[in-house]
Amino acid sequence: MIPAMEVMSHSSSFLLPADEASAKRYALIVLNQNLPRFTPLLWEHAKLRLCADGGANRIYDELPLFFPREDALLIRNRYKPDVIKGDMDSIRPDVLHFYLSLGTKVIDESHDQDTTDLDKCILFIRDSPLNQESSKLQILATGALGGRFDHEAGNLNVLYRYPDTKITLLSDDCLIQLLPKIHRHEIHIQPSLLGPHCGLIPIGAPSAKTTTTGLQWDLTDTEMRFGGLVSTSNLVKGEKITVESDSDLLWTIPIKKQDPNKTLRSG
Ligand SMILES: Nc1ncnc2c1ncn2[C@@H]1O[C@H](COP(=O)(O)OP(=O)(O)OP(=O)(O)O)[C@@H](O)[C@H]1O
Ligand SMILES: Cc1ncc(C[n+]2csc(CCO)c2C)c(N)n1
Repeated sequence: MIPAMEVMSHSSSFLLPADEASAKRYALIVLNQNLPRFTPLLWEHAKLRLCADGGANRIYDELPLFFPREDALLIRNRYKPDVIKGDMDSIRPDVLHFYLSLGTKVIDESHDQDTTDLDKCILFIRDSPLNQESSKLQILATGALGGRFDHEAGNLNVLYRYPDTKITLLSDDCLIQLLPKIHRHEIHIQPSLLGPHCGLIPIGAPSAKTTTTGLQWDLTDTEMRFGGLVSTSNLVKGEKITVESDSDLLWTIPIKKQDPNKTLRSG
């Protein structure tokens, strides 16, 4: 008998205030781009907080700006990364010394010029004792999109390098996740936070057959490939979407800007 394909469930409860989110087991990686407006919320509930090389400059420079009435030094002391890892060509010396003095673990891998700082941080999380087989950490990476296209492509590539790890790439505007072909996928949408537009994109390889439910333009055993059809500017119809495909696909959906006090506040 052919075993039934396991369902993989996706939710964005990490964008909800603490009291509304159920399971929040994730590690946060801050990349070297502008911090999204919901960074303090993600930081406060992360089990592990990493900065990829120059990402540490962003925490140092930009986190105090979220709290204009508070003393910048107090904020920097409160938002201390657990780990700074990378090839260390972008972190400023003053920032490095500041976090070393607070006790942050700094891992200099300048000898490795073949993998990105994001790769290096993902390997740290995978090997961490906090990441247990019975209860794996999801990974959220801020600042992964918008900006230099070579970096964006490198960031997308890590989704394909570690398909067994749930990784969400985030910017201020949207999120991207990989939907591995070995699973059927159930994506749960909080309409107040996400949508309504969305995309299903066969970046790594063409798909001969993809089937979805819950979208305005559902696919039924439909072929998708670059040079042919890729599903962009689709629309989510309800709160649950299902996807099944013979290829790994990227799922992307915008993060809504309105109602910031109600939805994307720390809590
Ligand atoms: N403009 C960008 N767009 C998307 N991701 C970025 C961008 N800049 C940096 N990143 C991400 O942040 C990580 C750390 O950035 P950092 O600037 O320290 O990298 P870097 O290795 O010094 O880059 P490079 O030497 O190519 O300028 C990168 O590995 C990448 O994942
Ligand atoms: C074919 C090839 N292209 C580019 C690089 C350069 N590179 C890739 S990742 C990285 C580290 C960035 O922190 C650097 C410098 C390489 N090694 N091999």
